[in-house]
Amino acid sequence: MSTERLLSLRDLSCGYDGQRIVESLNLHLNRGDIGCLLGPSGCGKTTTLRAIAGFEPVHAGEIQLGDAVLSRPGFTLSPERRRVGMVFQDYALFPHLSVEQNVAFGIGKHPQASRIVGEMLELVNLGNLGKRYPHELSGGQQQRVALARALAPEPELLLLDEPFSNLDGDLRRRLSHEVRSILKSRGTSAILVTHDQEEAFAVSDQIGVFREGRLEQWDSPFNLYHEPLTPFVASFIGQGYFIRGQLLAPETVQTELGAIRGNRAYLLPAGSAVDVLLRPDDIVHVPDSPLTALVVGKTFLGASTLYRLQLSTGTRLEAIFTSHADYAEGSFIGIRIAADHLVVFPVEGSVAAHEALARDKGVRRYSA
Ligand SMILES: Nc1ncnc2c1ncn2[C@@H]1O[C@H](COP(=O)(O)OP(=O)(O)OP(=O)(O)O)[C@@H](O)[C@H]1O
Repeated sequence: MSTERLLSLRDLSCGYDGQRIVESLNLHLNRGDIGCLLGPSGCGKTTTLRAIAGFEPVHAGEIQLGDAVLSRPGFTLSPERRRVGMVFQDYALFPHLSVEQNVAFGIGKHPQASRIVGEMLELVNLGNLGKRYPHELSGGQQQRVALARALAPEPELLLLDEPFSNLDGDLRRRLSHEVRSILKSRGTSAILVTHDQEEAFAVSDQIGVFREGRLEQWDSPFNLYHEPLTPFVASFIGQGYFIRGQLLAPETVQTELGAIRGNRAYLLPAGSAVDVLLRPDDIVHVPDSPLTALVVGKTFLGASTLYRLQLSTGTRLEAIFTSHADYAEGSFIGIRIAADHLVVFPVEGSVAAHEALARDKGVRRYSA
């Protein structure tokens, strides 16, 4: 994995007509990595992408690609001189040009243009469709053409703005995996914008979670899930519930489920009231456990089942168990807590993690 820095956003603020949408944004992407801007609708993801592409000037801070500053207040290098490619949600193909001509669009004067077009079409698995026109292709095929067109000039950085959102479930999943392997096979660095975290996890090495124009955390998918830095990130990524606890020691919390010991130390004073994040996979089914919970709802997911559980105190939890064991609503099941990645925050309230998000429109939950 390269550690050479490619893209740097430093103290970036950007928006429209003097109105700041994104404030004090700092992030760095290494060469060859795929980054993702993730967050609820309207939080400023596309605005950031448009600033990186050079479509919008910046209000403060700077954007640097390799050694070159692309944007700073009063200076915006034009989009066509940035060596940045773009793939849009609606494909944006030229309807009057064939597939080959679309792909050749950005490299028309290149002496090897026809060889490159052939290679690009092979790369995206459209080797035999070069003579067709966009209206003769499916949505997935059109997006492959758009990807081939964007990759043909060998951009330093590819920007993908909700590229799969016009496609439906299965195709969307397959194409997102395929795009990751295409980008990785070429070592192309990219920034993806999405509000779908399943897609973000499938494609990205690093994900930035945005909230109201500010970046809350820029981290690997694993760390965002297991080590969220803020209650918002904990709530937005994955599923879970916060339950109230009291810190006994830096890595141990007393809760109504007993003492939970994790592998992470918290430097709050002993005795502090904390909210403990419990993910569905932190709860293990143990048939003879003295700790039991009432099944109040369940969703069959195929290989697993998501159970909504209620403790005797009324506290609600969610748990994922393999679907081999099947428990009816109204039955009691034995559980144990196995939260190695103990995540706690100073108390704000004992609420379902997703309820904290109810005011944020456009939130997509992982299994929703
Ligand atoms: N051209 C524009 N002029 C003025 N305001 C705009 C413009 N485009 C977007 N905005 C505003 O900027 C804010 C952020 O929009 P942006 O498109 O960056 O959000 P987003 O995170 O990409 O959301 P979504 O997931 O819905 O696409 C919103 O409040 C939006 O109304």
